[in-house]
Amino acid sequence: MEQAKQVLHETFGLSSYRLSQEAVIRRLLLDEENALVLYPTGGGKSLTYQLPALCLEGLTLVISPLISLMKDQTDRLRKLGVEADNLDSTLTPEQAIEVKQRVENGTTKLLYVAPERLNNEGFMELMTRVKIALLAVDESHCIAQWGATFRPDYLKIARFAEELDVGRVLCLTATATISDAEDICTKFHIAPAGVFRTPFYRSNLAFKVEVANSLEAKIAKILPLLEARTGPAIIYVTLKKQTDEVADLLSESGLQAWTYHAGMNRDERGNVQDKFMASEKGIVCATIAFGMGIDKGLPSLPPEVVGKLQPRSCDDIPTLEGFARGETCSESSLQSWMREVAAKAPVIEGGQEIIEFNLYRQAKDYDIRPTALSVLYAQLELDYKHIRATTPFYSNYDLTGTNEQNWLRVLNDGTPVAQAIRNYWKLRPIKDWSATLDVVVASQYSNIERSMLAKKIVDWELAGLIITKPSQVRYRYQVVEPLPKDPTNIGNLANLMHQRMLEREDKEIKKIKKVIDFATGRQCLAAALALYYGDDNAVPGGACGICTVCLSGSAVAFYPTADAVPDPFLVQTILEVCHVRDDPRLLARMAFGITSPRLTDNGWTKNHLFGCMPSVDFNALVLAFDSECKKVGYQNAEPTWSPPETSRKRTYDQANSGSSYSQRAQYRGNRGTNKRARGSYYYSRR
Ligand SMILES: Nc1ncnc2c1ncn2[C@@H]1O[C@H](COP(=O)(O)OP(=O)(O)OP(=O)(O)O)[C@@H](O)[C@H]1O
Repeated sequence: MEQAKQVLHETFGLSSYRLSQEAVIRRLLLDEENALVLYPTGGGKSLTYQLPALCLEGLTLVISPLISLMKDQTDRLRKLGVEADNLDSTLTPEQAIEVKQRVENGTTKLLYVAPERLNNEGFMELMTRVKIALLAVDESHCIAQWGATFRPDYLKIARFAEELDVGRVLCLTATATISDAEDICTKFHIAPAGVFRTPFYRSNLAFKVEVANSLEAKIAKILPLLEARTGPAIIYVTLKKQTDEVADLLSESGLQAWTYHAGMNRDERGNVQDKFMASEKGIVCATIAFGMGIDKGLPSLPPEVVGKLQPRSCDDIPTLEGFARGETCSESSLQSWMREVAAKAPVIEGGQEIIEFNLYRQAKDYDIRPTALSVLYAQLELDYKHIRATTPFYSNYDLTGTNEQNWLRVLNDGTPVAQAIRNYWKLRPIKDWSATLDVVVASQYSNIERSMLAKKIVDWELAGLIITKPSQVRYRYQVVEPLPKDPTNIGNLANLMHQRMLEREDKEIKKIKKVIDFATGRQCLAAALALYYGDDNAVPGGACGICTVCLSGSAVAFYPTADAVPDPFLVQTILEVCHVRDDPRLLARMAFGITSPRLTDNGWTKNHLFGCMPSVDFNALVLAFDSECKKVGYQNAEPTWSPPETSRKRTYDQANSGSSYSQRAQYRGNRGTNKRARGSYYYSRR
């Protein structure tokens, strides 16, 4: 701890620890135990792994979800003279090689990677060659919270920590609820003594809740607050497009506001962030993308937090419900997908059985969102242990010579691999010194392994002869335990996975209800919120004295109820426009306004009927469309959509229609449990 103190002063230039930073550092360095740090944004989480990294022998590996955040952190550390690197897709091949060398020879003390990197064989091999003293998992609530932006690879971090026997793990987050925190602690074996949180309650924050019937009404209620503001303000909205809508409405009232969301490019976002940081009374309209990594310091936090509730007939609640339901596909879709996966014949590569898939093709073929598909693959990997993800690869390469002479050198490369590439590439007619190559096709016809072809391309690039642009990523999995082959077991597994999808959806829907309950409850809002985040009895006397409930002495009157019966006319109109009868859930999505690959592909999301019944209970919509589809035996009136080659046998019977929620089938596939005994796919320290 003496050394730690010295590093605190000399490297970080700080005079003392903040919050429980010292206790966290002690737990990692002296107790050698895992820990979870729950500090608010700007609370000083980074120091709790950056400082130990410099005291420990070996590498500190930091898993972080955003490339821009990683880059900020490494830049900041380098300015302090700390050897830090990030390994991500923005690096050139030469830069990546250099980073790997620095990691292997022990120069790098902190390495930042995205969770997807853990699927990369080369990286995993590198990790077996170094000692990982500390694994830091930033934004670790991603392990527990499943949503539209969920990254299934976060689920693989705990397995990684076990297999590589890392010294200690530190999970960090600003937004974990009690149940999220419990989830993280279970996965990483963190004892209660290893959980460090700051008191959630801040007596200077006033929570206000009001009901408004439209966006305009919300703005009207916010305006006086903005006009009277004494510091900067952030207005959070749910959707990207709403940032502009709000900013426009504000400017009509003479207030200038910047917008911020994840759809803007990095420079634009950086620019807004800089302006906001420098401003005294700036206003930002943002999605929750704003705030990650913002370091404006606690004193300048807005002292008032105002929540606006819109009744169900308006946007807010259906939008959130759409987020929760969007990741669930119909069971027939999942069954078809499962049949393709189970039927896939593996190819042998390097002694391993490999199956590969194009997720974007599958998303369209089966009408399952790509994010939902990657969760399904992660479950086949982590829970059912049938497959294990291995390095994804690009099947397409655009090659362009850096100049004529260099292109000639490519053309004159006499090695068999180079000849094979030239035999199967397509020269691009309108562009000089340029060709495009499908490495999968080239490998098939030339009988040369795909990796050899890819390596040759990288060699040319490293020699400066060409620039390459890869595309069409293919996801690859090693077969660990063969997938079921007979239709009953395939069906049971798919059914089980679909049940889990529905359970998760249900959990997300309940969360929305919790938010409404919070905002409309009888309890002091500050106390209720602190309780939700596990900080019991945080507010003295259970009343903050400045929230809506404390001031008015009563709960906010707000009773959002969904319509129980859909409008029969609208149901019929949708059926006329949308000839789908094999998937009632798809029609319900159309009515409610939840996109899916099949709806988007057919242009139905652009139809005015899309989202025409957002105030109707979603399950009532599914039932209404189910009874209509049943009348025609779930047969499509006309071929609006043809199932892919691999799933032509798809049956559109009722059992597969998504209405069989209660048939909880037990999957009885042969699932091995002894992971250590099963071959080379588990990485172990050499
Ligand atoms: N002990 C300390 N004394 C003074 N300043 C500190 C201390 N620890 C951290 N800080 C400063 O607090 C600021 C915020 O720290 P940091 O970026 O680590 O927050 P964070 O909790 O990681 O936030 P985020 O949730 O945004 O990632 C930084 O400027 C950092 O230098």
